[in-house]
Amino acid sequence: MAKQLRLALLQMNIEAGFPDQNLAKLKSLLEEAMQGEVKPDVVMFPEMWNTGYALTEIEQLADPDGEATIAFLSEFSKQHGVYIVGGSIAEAKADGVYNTIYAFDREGNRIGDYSKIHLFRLMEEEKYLQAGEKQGRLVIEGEQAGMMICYDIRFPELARTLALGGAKLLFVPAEWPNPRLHHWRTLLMARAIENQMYVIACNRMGTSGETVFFGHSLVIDPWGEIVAEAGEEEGILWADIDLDLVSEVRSRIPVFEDRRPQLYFKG
Ligand SMILES: O=C(O)CCC(=O)C(=O)O
Repeated sequence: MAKQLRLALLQMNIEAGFPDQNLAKLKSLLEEAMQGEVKPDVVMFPEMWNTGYALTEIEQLADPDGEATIAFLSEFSKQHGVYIVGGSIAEAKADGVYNTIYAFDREGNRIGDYSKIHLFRLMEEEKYLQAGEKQGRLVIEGEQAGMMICYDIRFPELARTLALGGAKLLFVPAEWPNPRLHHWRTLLMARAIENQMYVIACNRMGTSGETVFFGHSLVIDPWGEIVAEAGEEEGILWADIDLDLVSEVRSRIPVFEDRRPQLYFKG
């Protein structure tokens, strides 16, 4: 039986340092996503949607243990019978602040979480955030999926490891700014083509200080075709995907059977 999923990516502006305002924006987009005749199977949000990159105040602004976010998202997913890949948020733990995604199934159960493992030095993330120490995996409608965050897409080893572990979908929340639209699109495309998997990437839009975020959330299929791409405006990017295409593409060009791992660098 074909496995189709309807995705809704909430490409939103984020006010750095104003979690209540950002939550209100997220709620209104979530409600909008649920209003149509055909409901999404999965919704996702951008990176650090609660606080933005208010890094100098991040300890005070981050959600303690993610409790308030988890309670809200779990309730929403149960109420609407929808999977949520919950962006990422700034999450305050005893040893510091993490950039963390929580994922939920249609019954509101937490089915995965992932804290960004590659911290982005260009924005001094390593000074304010703790790096996660494990890969992000979840199962959606019986199919394996992986999670990475923003800068992580520059590390093809991580996406390949997730694909080797069975992932057919890769979720990527981001706050990826100008002037690197070319890198964003090319890296996402490459991760999809080389791993023959769906790449589902939700970027923010709007500005934060001098930094401009271009949106361009993307859904790319395992053959590298763009299923849907947003512009720079705020709104919901819709996409319908068919998971059977993953095995079809993997048998068309059997990359995973042709690998020679014994010859590769073991870093
Ligand atoms: O790698 C890049 O160019 C952008 C990464 C980034 O903005 C982030 O990880 O927050």
